[in-house]
Amino acid sequence: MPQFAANLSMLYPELDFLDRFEAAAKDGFKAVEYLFPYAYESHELAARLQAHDLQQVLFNAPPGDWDQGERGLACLPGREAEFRTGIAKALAYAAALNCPRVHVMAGLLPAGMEREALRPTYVGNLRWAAAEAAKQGVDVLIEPINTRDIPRFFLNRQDHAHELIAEIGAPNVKVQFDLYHCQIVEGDVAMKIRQYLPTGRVGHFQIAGVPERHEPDVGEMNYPYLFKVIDEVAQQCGWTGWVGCEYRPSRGAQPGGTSAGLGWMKANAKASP
Ligand SMILES: O=C(O)C(=O)[C@H](O)CO
Ligand SMILES: [Mg+2]
Repeated sequence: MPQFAANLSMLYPELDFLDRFEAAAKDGFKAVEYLFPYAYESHELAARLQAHDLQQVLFNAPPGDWDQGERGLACLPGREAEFRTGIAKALAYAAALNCPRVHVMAGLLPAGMEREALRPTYVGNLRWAAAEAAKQGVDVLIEPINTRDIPRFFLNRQDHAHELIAEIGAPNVKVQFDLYHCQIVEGDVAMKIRQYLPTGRVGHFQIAGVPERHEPDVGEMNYPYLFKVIDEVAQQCGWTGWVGCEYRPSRGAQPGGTSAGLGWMKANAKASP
């Protein structure tokens, strides 16, 4: 069975954010990820990780003005200075949290602009971020996201992400392969795992049921099968990354709802050799 990380932005919604670390550890998670650490001092977060014997495996670089609807700056001409300041801040947190990867969200297509016109800005920004991150051994992740959840998001498809990575040309830029988004946008998920995991360009997986983004055992996807595919290909190519549980518990913020919904993880652990 793959190793699962708890996404603390989505799981345990009934708890204060800092209390979610303990809850995840009690449920057997050894690692966590979340969107943004910036509302907290890095030492506070590091203390929670240490207290509960957890690894931080992923978080996002600052996305611009999230409350105003921004979803990353990487593709936006004219925002390069802010992009660089955000990457520097993310890398400082990565160092303090001993986190080996940072997700850099692409951003939304500005009104009237075509995707191709933004490509030079995106590639230039990612090259700069990759060079900075490489100085401290951090991978920069890029994630294709479906346009039902984020309309006009710049990056939607696995093939586009891998094409951009080839153009960026930095060994530490990898894909955050979210199977939920992949199923919504393009499907054929198992074959895409088989195609892309052996390239060495997949840095992290994320999972959720489709279409409601609940537990992996709710909805149209056959996750026990996909976990076996990940295990099989990972073993063949020596991949040792994490699978982030980035879903909204179907029991909502009901106390204990996240833990009660983890039957899928226990069932897959039992099924593994
Ligand atoms: O939404 C997702 O799937 C993510 O992983 C992002 O980090 C945030 O939008
Ligand atoms: Mg995701």
